[in-house]
Amino acid sequence: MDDSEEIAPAVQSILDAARERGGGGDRVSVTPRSLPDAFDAAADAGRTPVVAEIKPTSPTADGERTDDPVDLAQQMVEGGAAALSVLTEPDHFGGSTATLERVREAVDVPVLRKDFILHENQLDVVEADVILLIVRFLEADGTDDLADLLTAARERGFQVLVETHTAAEVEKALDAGADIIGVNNRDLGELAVDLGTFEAVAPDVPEGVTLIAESGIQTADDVTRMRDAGADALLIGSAIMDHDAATDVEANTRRLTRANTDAVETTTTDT
Ligand SMILES: O=C(O)c1ccccc1NCC(=O)[C@H](O)[C@H](O)COP(=O)(O)O
Repeated sequence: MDDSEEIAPAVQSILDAARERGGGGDRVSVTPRSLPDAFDAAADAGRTPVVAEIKPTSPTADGERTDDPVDLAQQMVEGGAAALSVLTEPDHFGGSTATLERVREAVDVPVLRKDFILHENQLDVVEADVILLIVRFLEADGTDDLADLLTAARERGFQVLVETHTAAEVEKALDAGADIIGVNNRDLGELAVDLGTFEAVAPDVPEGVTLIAESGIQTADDVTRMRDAGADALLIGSAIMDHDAATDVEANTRRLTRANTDAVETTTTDT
């Protein structure tokens, strides 16, 4: 992304805040829970692999959930989530690194740190199993190089989800050595969501790369659509958090992890 590119004001504000945010102190060293293994285990158990996202609010959400994030995390795991994503961005998403620490301690599935990391020192803030690098943001002036950041993250033990939105970004992710790629259906330039994005871009991701469809997945039909287009797993926030209605997060998660599977009905959880 060059700085003259059209970008939604909310996203510009997220980027400005990320540029300002400092890094940690001691270098983090993590022994991660494997994300691909967690997806395989969910599929073997007859569930759609879902990364359920704890996102108290966001620039596109109408409300804010104030429930204890650890409570939400446990409900998501009970509902069959293969992994969790925790927003740690404080100013626009109501997240924190303290929340991530508490959540990771409380569950045994892999936990993604969802944040806008632009510099190596921002890796040394909190342990997580997976961190996110967004190709579009790492092309801006004053950010570290994607390949260098990927290496720096792996040296600390993190798995890395490299987020893309276009075929050109997938190529950059692959050139940098990504082995877990997300295709975000949300255009961070305009904040519009289109599930056709994943369908258009997924064929450019080779076999052997773990492929995640991100954003805009609301219904069982959406789950089927993304799986049919080649998603190994789905990253789902809003439809599970349901900011307006504050509905049952466990039921919301179960509805989506049971979609597009031949799972037999169970009376107890089998997560
Ligand atoms: O969610 C937002 O409103 C948002 C706004 C600006 C930049 C990023 C944003 N979201 C980040 C995400 O990647 C999503 O939280 C994630 O993919 C889940 O999406 P959804 O299921 O649509 O909540």
